[in-house]
Amino acid sequence: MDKVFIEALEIECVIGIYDWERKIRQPVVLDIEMAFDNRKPAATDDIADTLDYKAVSKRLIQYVSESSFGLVETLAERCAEIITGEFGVAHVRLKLSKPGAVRGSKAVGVIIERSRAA
Ligand SMILES: Nc1nc2c(c(=O)[nH]1)N=C([C@H](O)[C@@H](O)CO)CN2
Repeated sequence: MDKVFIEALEIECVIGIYDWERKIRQPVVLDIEMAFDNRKPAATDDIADTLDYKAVSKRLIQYVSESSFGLVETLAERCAEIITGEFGVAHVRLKLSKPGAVRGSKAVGVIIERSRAA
């Protein structure tokens, strides 16, 4: 299956389980792969036939920047729900990284794969 992807989308939000984390904003980074049949937009050359990565990015920037979850798991799940539920994506792979959260690591986080509810 073809994919539409969004790589290294960095968004600041409140995220974390510790008291000090509730008082600051930290970056999270999203890497997203969305299943989509790209043959139609390739044939029509029409943005209306695409899975518009700019529209998906704008929606996630709005949602994540206003969010304040404790766990990266929760935020990743909500983002996947937006992608499948609001954009009709049949299958999404989403990596949510929290850079700098663990000293000595480049980033930590989660990778999830979700399919649209039938
Ligand atoms: N699996 C997870 N482990 C941890 C999380 C998390 O969201 N998921 N969060 C933290 C802290 O908030 C940490 O990022 C602060 O440095 C610890 N472990």
